[in-house]
Amino acid sequence: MAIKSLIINPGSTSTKLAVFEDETLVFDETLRHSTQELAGFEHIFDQKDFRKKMILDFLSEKKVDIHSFDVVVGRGGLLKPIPGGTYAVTDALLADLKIGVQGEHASNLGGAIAREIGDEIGVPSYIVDPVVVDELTDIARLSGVPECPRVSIFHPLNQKAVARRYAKEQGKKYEDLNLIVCHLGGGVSCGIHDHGRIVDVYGAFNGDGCFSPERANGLPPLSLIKLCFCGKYSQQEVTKKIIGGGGFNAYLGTNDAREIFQRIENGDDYAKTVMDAFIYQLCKNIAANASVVKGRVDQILVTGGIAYQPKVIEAIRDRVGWIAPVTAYPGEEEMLALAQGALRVMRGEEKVQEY
Ligand SMILES: Nc1ncnc2c1ncn2[C@@H]1O[C@H](COP(=O)(O)OP(=O)(O)O)[C@@H](O)[C@H]1O
Ligand SMILES: CCCC(=O)OP(=O)(O)O
Repeated sequence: MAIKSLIINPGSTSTKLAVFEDETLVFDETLRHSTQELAGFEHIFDQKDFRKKMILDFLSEKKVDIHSFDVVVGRGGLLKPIPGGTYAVTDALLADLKIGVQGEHASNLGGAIAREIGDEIGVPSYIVDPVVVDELTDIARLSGVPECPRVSIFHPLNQKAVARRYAKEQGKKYEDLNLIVCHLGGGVSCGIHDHGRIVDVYGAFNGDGCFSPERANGLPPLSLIKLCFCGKYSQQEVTKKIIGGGGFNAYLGTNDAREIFQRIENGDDYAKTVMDAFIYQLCKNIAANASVVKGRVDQILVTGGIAYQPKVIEAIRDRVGWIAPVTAYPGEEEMLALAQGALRVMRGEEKVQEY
């Protein structure tokens, strides 16, 4: 009998869900959330019931009996830094997702919703390769302030899945290649994969990468300090300016890159400047990551929702194609990667990791 899994992947701008029987996709769906729709929630965890209801309503519309699932798998969130792998959603892990030990992000909801549904129907719940997978080298961690080391918070699940897919397509092993992988989603990350390890990353939460649809990055620290102490904003308000309300949202009032491309088509010069700046900053991250492997980059891979836009890929190729060829993998491979992580554990091929 095939193992039937429900996969739940909350991102900053969407909730993706999928149903697999073993490795075979039965169906998937992306439920998108506008900036306005999420604006009423003070904390990310407040969105749990709203997103869970959308998932259950969708399954009910599709006439899927939730009791038919053998396992529920969620995208893992801002836990403590941990090695990659499949983790059971234990009480301790759930507690850290709720607190958000490294901050608030939609992925904190993945494990929580998976656990709730899993408990309701009496099946196990897991997370796989959460956003806090940390393979940084020692020298990559130093920021200049010992209390504030650089961190590894990004899209390891999709970055590794896409990198493995590229390697397979080339008839090579992931562990034999040097790859730069850019994930262009609600958050944006740019990792350098040195023979199968992501040894440095401009992360989606690190503060040092390029801005994204809903986040600021690379802020001059002194102006940030001024903003924090000017007396106008609470800690939560400043955080929201950077995470959630930053990037495209701050400049253009939308997190939807498709809408921005439409505005550019319609002759909006400001929208074009913002998009050009986004690509310019991303390419600077790519070039810096090339230095980590002394220029020996086999390929640059671009993935995530914004990679659907051919003009973005062309612009990246134009700026950094001299480093290595560029291949686009629009969307993400996360849903299958989540299903496979659970299957490996349920088939006894891999041990479940302890958090
Ligand atoms: N076909 C497309 N062309 C251009 N941008 C797209 C397309 N589809 C989605 N996007 C953009 O990709 C971003 C979301 O990417 P996605 O990887 O789905 O993010 P997340 O998982 O973080 O919610 C949004 O800005 C969205 O507008
Ligand atoms: C928390 C890092 C991962 C991330 O930014 O994911 P989204 O792009 O889905 O927001």
